[in-house]
Amino acid sequence: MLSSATLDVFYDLRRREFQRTVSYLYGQAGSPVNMGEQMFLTVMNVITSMLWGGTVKGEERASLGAEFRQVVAEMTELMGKPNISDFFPGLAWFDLQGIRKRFGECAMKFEGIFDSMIQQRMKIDKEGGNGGGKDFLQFLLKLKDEGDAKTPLTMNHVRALLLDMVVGGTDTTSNTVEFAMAEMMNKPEVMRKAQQELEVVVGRDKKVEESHIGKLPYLYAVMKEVLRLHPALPLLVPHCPSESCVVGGYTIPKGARVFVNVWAIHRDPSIWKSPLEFDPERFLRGTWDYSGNDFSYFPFGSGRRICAGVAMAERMVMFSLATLLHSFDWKLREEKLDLSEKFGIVLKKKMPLVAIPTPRLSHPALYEYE
Ligand code: HEM
Repeated sequence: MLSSATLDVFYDLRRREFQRTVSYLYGQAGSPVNMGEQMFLTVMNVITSMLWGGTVKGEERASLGAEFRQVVAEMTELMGKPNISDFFPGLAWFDLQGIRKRFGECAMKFEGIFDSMIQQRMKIDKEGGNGGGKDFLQFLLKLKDEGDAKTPLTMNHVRALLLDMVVGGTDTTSNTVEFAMAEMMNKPEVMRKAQQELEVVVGRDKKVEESHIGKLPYLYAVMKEVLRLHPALPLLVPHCPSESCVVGGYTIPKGARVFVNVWAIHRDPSIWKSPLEFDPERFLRGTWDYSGNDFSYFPFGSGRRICAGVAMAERMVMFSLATLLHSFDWKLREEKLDLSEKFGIVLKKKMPLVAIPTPRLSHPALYEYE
């Protein structure tokens, strides 16, 4: 469902959302912009329009986006909150911090939004139209109706898949872009090199297209280095063996919750030279990739549960960075840049990156949103 071929079908959608952001930033030229917030909005709009863009439109979509942003933020905050019940399982029933209760409330809100989307899509399909465009929801409902006796897809599966994509794809992608921009602002020579590469490949009289991405090896190395230093899910997602097993000489009992500290592995001095330094060129010299086969570098996890959205994440992070760097020069609002991290299930910047854009393309028309 998130294969390259499917992503190609939805390219126009991503292009439009990014152009909308560029146009907004052009209007903010010379003024401070909260980069994380802008990226979150862009990624959220891309993902929700892929999910049900053909189902809801206009004002309804905008208000739904705002509602979603708030519920996703609450859910990721709750996922990362230390929970006394994890340390004293006997107390779990009391839900002393009210985390389970708040989680339940978020789940209800999501369910309400998804159910109304599903109803609308079913109504459109019944009336014989396609609602003005294809979307994932239409695709999922078709899969559900066609049925597969071995692995049937239920309505609950449809809801869970929608939730996975919204929660799994938004914060991870936008935080990665925010860290990348912050690291490059801290090392202006890296930003200059990335911009020079874009000038050669794209040129100042053109907009960046996704087709340019494969021709930007330096920017690709920047993305890989950011995912090394600031992996969006520093402990991956909790795993749980269905049978007791032995890994590296340690017995992992059935049902145990296992966290893999990829953040620490990515900073291990026995693997990485100057591990705390932001040095994209190490990825031009070395051969690490994030396919999950190399246990010294796996920001998307590994094995059967590897991130389902790797191809989409790659396109969105690369397209965001290329667009931001090619369309604008960036300077900091404050003299000092704070690169510290805030740990949770999702890794965030402790202090938001606030930066000032200056347009750098050759013509104002390149900033227009059609
Ligand atoms: C820079 C961006 C992203 C990073 C760093 C990232 C990283 C990860 C990681 C580490 C996992 C857990 C893998 C494991 O435990 O072995 C995961 C799971 C997942 N990701 Fe991503 N992700 C990103 C973007 C996305 C996007 C854009 C989507 C889809 C729209 C997505 C969908 C998912 C889903 C559905 C899962 C659960 C897979 C499963 O449990 O089978 N992710 N991601």
